[in-house]
Amino acid sequence: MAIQTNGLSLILRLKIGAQAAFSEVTRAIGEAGGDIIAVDIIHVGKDSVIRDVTVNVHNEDHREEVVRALRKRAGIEVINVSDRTFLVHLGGKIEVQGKMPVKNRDDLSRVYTPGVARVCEAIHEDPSKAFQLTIKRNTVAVVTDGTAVLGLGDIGPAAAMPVMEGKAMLFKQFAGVDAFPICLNTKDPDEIVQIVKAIAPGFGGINLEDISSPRCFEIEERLRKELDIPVFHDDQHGTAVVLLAGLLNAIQIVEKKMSDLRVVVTGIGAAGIASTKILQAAGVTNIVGVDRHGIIEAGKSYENPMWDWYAKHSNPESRTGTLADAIEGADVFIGVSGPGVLKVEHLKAMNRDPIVFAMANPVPEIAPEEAEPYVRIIATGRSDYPNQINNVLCFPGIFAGALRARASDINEEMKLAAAKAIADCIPRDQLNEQYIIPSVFNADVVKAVKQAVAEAAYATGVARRESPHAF
Ligand SMILES: NC(=O)C1=CN([C@@H]2O[C@H](COP(=O)(O)OP(=O)(O)OC[C@H]3O[C@@H](n4cnc5c(N)ncnc54)[C@H](O)[C@@H]3O)[C@@H](O)[C@H]2O)C=CC1
Ligand SMILES: CC(=O)C(=O)O
Ligand SMILES: [Mg+2]
Repeated sequence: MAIQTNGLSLILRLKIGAQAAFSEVTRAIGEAGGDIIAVDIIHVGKDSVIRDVTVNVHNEDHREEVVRALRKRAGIEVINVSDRTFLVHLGGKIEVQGKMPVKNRDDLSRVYTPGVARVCEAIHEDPSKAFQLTIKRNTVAVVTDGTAVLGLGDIGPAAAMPVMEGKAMLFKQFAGVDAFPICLNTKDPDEIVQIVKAIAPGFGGINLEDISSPRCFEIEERLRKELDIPVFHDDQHGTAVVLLAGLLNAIQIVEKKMSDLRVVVTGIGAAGIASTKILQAAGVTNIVGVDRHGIIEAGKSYENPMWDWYAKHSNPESRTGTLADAIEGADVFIGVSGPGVLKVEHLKAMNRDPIVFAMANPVPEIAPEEAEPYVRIIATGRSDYPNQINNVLCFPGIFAGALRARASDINEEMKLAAAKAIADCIPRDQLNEQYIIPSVFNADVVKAVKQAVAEAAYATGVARRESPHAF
C-alpha cells in the first residue's frame, strides 16, 4: 500500500557503482520502509550509473532513515536528496504573461504609449469601462495578513505566500480567473481595510484568506459595505459552502433530516462560525460549539464578540463541559480546529451512523484510518483521502460566477446555490460513503457552481452586467 505522505516525496540522486546492482538500492529503500514511485536514468558511465529514484516517506525522520540505509550499502553514493514539494515551489508557482506578443514599434505604440493613453481617457470618462478594457473583469486579489494560515497559525505574510500562490494557481486552472497573492505586513484591521480599498480599482473581486478570527469578521463586513465589488472570506464561506454540499449528500446516505441532526462544531473561528450559520440556514437547529476551553455555553457572555453571538444562537440543550460532553449522541462532527482533537472514545459516544468531517489542514482532527471502524462517513480537507471537503471546490466557481454577472456582492443566496450545485454534481445512484462530494478535478463542478452563482446574482439583484443570457 502506498504510504500516506504529508507532502514528503523525495528524489534521491544516486551514483551506483559497477559492484552494486540496482536491486541493492530497491532492497535498501524497501527495508527502510520507503515506497519507490519512479526510477529515471540520468547518466550511464563506464563504471557507474546515475539514477533519480523517487521515494515516498512518512516524515523527515523517515527520510533520514532511508538515506542512511542507502549510504550503508557498498557502491551506492547518495549525490543529492530533493524534496519534490520544495522543487515545485522554486521561484514561486505563478507568473504574469502577456496575451499577445509585442513584436515591433507598431505593437508597442498600441499596447503602451501613445495608444494606451486614449484607453486611459475612455476609462477616466466612464469608470465602468475598466471592466471592458482592463484585467479588472476577470481578476481577484487573494489577500492575507498571514495570521491563520491553514492550521499553522500566525506565521506571517511572507510565509503565507506559498498558500496564496497556490490559491491563485487554482483560481486560474479551475475557473480561468486571474488572481494575485497579496500578503500584507500588518495585522491592524483599519489598515487592512484601507489597503484593500486602495488596491480595489484593479480587481473585480477580493478573496480574503487565512486572516484570524475575530478580526476577519470585522474586516470582511467593512469591506463588503465599503466596496462595490464582491468580498468573500474564503475560510468562512468557502468552507461553509463545501461542508453544506457534503452534508446534503451525507444525510441522504444515512437517511436523516437536517432538522433532526445534532451537530458538534469544534474550532469556533472563521470556518466554525460560518459553517454554523450556513447549517442553520439549511435547517439545522441543534448545534453545539466547542473551542479550546470547552463548550460555548448558551447565554454566557464572552469577550470575543463572535462567541457572544454563538452563545445566543447555539446549544439549545444548554450543554456544558468538554468535547466529550458535547458529542454524546451527536449525529455529525464538524472539525475546523486542529490535529488530533477527536478521539475514538468520542466517536463511540455518537448517535447511529456517525458523520465526521475532520477538516483541519494539513492534519485533520482524527486520521481517517483511525475513525473508519467507528463512523459511517468520514471526510477530511486533504487531497490524499476520499471525500475531500475543501474550499477549493467552490472558490474558483463562486468568483467565476460573480465576475460573470459583474456582481457587486456574494450574498447568502449565491452561497446556498453554490452548495446545492456542488452536491448535485453527484448523481443520486452514485452516492456512497466514500463519495459524498465530487472530486476537485471534476470539471462539471466549476461549470455548475459558476452557472448557479451567476443566476442567483441576477435573481437577487446584485448582477450589474446587462445581459443575463451572457452565460
Ligand atoms: N477543509 C477546508 O476547506 C478548510 C479547513 N480549514 C481548517 O480549519 C482550521 C481552522 O481554520 P480557521 O477557522 O480559518 O482558523 P481560526 O484561527 O479562525 O479558528 C480556529 C479556531 O479553532 C480553535 N482551536 C484550535 N485548536 C483547537 C483545539 N485543539 N480544540 C478546540 N479548538 C481549537 C481556535 O481557538 C480558534 O477559535 C484550520 O486547520 C484550517 O486549515 C479552514 C478553512 C477551510
Ligand atoms: C483550505 C484552506 O483554506 C485552509 O485550510 O485554510
Ligand atoms: Mg484558508
